Amino acid sequence: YLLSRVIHSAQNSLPPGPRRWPLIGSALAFPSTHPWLTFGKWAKTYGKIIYLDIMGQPLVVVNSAKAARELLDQRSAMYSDRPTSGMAELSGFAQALPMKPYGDVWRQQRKLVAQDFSQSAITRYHSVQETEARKLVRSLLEDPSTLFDQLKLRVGTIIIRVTYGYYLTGQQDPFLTAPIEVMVNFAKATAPGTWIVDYVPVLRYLPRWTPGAGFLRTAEKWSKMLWDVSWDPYLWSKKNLETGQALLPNMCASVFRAADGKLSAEEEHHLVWATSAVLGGGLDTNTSTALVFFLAMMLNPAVQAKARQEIDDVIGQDRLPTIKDKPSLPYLRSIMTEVFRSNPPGPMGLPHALRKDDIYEGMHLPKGSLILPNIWYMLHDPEIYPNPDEFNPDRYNNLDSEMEKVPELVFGFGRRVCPGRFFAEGTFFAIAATVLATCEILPPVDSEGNKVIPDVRFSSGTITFPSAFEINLKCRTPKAFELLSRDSTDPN
Ligand code: HEM
Repeated sequence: YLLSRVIHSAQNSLPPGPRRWPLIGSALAFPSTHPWLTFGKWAKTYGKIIYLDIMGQPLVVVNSAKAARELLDQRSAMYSDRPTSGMAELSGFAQALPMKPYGDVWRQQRKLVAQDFSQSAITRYHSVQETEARKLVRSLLEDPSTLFDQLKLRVGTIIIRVTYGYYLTGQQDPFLTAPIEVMVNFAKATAPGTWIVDYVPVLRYLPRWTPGAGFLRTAEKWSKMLWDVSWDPYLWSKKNLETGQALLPNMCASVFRAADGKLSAEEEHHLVWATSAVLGGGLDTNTSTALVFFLAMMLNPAVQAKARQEIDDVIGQDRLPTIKDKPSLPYLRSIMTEVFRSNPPGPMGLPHALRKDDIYEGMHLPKGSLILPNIWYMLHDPEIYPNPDEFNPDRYNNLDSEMEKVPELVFGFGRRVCPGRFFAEGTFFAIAATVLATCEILPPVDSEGNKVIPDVRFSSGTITFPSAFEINLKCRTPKAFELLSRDSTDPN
C-alpha cells in the first residue's frame, strides 16, 4: 500500500530524458548507431539514469555502475527478466537462455551451464584452451594477415569442442560457419531501437504479404537457421558419444552421464538450448576481446615489453605459461582488464526487463521498462577512469580489488550475470600469455618500410568488433617456436 502511494506521488517524476512526443514518444531521439556513445554524452544533460519511451515502451538507460549495482544486483528479483516480445522472440532467440524470460525454464537451462562452467569444473578444459592458443600463434606466425579468420577458428574450436566434443575440421566447417552467421542475426535482432515490432507488438499479426511485413519473413528465416544451429551439433554429440568419436570431457556428455543416458524430452530440450547459448555466448565475445588485445598490443609496444618481462621473470623461457599461472602474473591481468575496459565486447550488455514498478532516488521506474546498462560508459566515465581513452594497465596499480571492478561490469548483472565468465577469461588468458611469451606483435610496414598504423572503428550492435586491421608477428627465439609446437598436456 505504502509503495503504491509512493509510486502514485512519483507519477510525474520519471527520470529525465529527451523530449517525448505524443504516440511516438522519444523514438526520434533514439540513436541509430552506437547508442552507448550517445547515451554516454546524454549523461551530462540528463544524468546517470535516462528515461526514453518508444511508442509506449518505456526504456531506462543506466549510465552509472553504482545505480546498476543497486538496481540490477541488489533488487535482482525484480530486474532479472528479459523483454518477451519483439524481433528477438519472433526469430526464435527467446528459446535459448540468454533471452529467456525469468522463470523455471530459464533456471533449468542456466543450471546446466553454471554446473559445467563453474570455476572448479573448468580446470578440465584448460589443456584444450592452451593447445588451441598455441595452434593460433603458430598459424599467425605462418601468415599474420589471417588474424581475424584464425581467431574465429580457434575460439570456435575451443567452445564447440568443450560443448559438444566436436573438433572443427577448419574454417569452412559448417559447425563453425553456421553459428557465426546466426550470431550476426542475433546482433541485429537484439539491437535496441531497430525493430518497430519491439515496441508495437501487435505488428507481429500483420498478414505476411502486407508491405512492411518483410521483418516477419526475415524472422522466419532466422528462426529456422537458429533451430538447425542448435540441434545439429547436439545430435552429432549425442550420436557420437556412443560411437566414441565425441572428445571428452564435454558439456553434453557430462549431462548425459549424470542422467545415465536417459533424458526426458523436456530435459533434452533444456540441454539443446543451454548448449546453443554457450555456443552463442562464447563465440563472438571472446573473438572480439582477443582482437582488441592484439590491436592494443600493437599500438602499445612499451606495455607489451613490460608484460614479456613479467613472463620471463616469473615463468622463464623454458616453458610456456599455462592458465594456472594467471595468479602470478598481475601485470598481464591488468592488460586483460584494460582490454575489457577500453572496449567491452557487449557495450550495453543484454537488456533486462523490470517486473514491477520501482522507485529509485525519487524517480519512478515503470513496470515493464527495458533496462539498458551502458557498460561502455560506466568504464569510460572520466570521474572514475581519468583519461578513459588512454590504454593504461598501470591505472589499476596491480591491485586485484581495482581490476575486479571491470569484469564485474563487463560480464553483466544480478541473476543474469554471464555464467561463462571464468571460462572466457581462461581462453583470453591462454591466448594473451602464449602470444606474449613467444612473440612480438608489431604493426605491418609498407613498401618503404614505414609502420602502418590502422584507423580502427568499432561496429555497432549487441557485440562490437574492431574493423579490419593487420599485424606483424615476430617469434622471439627458436626455443619459443619449438615450445609452441607442443600440445598442452597439463593434466588439469
Ligand atoms: C569475453 C567473453 C564474454 C563476455 C564479455 C560476456 C558477457 C556477457 C554479458 C554482458 C551477458 C549479459 C548479462 C546480463 O544480462 O546482465 C552475458 C550473458 C551470458 N553469457 Fe556471456 N560473455 C562472455 C563469454 C561467455 C562464454 C564463454 C559463455 C559460455 C560458457 C557465455 C555464456 C553466457 C550465457 C549463457 C549468458 C546468458 C545468461 C542469462 O541470461 O542468464 N558467455 N555474457
